[in-house]
Amino acid sequence: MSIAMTCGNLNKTYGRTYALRNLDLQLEENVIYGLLGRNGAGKTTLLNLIAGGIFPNGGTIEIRGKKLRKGELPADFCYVREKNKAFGGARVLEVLQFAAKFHPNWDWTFAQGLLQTFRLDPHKKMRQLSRGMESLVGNIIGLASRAPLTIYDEPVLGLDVLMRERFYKALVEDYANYPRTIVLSTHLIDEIATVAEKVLILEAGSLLFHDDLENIHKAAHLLRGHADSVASFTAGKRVLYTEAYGRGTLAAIYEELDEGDMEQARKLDISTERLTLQKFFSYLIEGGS
Ligand SMILES: Nc1ncnc2c1ncn2[C@@H]1O[C@H](COP(=O)(O)OP(=O)(O)OP(=O)(O)O)[C@@H](O)[C@H]1O
Repeated sequence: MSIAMTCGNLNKTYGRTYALRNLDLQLEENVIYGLLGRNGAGKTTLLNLIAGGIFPNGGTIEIRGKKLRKGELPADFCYVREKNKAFGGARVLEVLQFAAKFHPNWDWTFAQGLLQTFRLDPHKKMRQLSRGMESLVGNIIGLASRAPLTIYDEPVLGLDVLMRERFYKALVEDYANYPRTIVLSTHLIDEIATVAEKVLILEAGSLLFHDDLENIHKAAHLLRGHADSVASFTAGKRVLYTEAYGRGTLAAIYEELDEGDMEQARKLDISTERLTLQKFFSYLIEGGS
């Protein structure tokens, strides 16, 4: 396993607010990550720190084993920001031409194809674009740059469902041909479940959770049953969240259940269902574990 990026004990404060607190994180090469977290969890702060746009109060960032110095930008890296006001007067094509200069792997044929896929007029000025169209220009840059480390902050903000699907399809197809490390920060959690391979969840400036999406599919379960039965079944298992209803208990657990477990659940009259990524996220955050 090769490491694309490491954050060590990263801290960022704004006045008395801790935006990131003692954050340790490793991103592997050639993996698509979904970066999740509630409003204010620290996602944009983390991405801005990696991109060198702001400086940490403490801690280190290494890109492919090389420590970033203060003010140093990561080499061969693409950061697609949530908002980019700087290009208001420029035309879409000019913005792409500008971006192309910074990315050695830039593919113009791919970029032109994406303009058509996303129905963008390359001669329109950035300030004439809708919110969604603005996101799409950023997404073309993220895709066509083919940077070994590509980071998107809310790439589907303002996009209609059709354009979101087109973006995910283009990303997954291109990634299959040109693997790289991609981080997608988003609030559209179930959509990212069809794209990401690993999930990072930030909460209050710390990394609450980091695992393969496949493991989440296997291990995230919701149980419902009599309170005593659920208590007995979940003993020794990782319980994320519990809630009482009447004489019953609902429990969200993070545990692979084998045939023996399923048999025990049936005997105890406990229903089991797998959690969607979004439900898993909600229970994890609500439970605070
Ligand atoms: N420039 C700033 N000045 C002061 N506080 C800030 C600044 N930027 C972020 N913060 C604070 O840092 C914390 C983390 O914010 P951040 O924008 O990183 O969260 P986020 O996870 O990206 O949120 P969202 O999902 O709402 O975009 C919040 O408490 C926020 O209020």
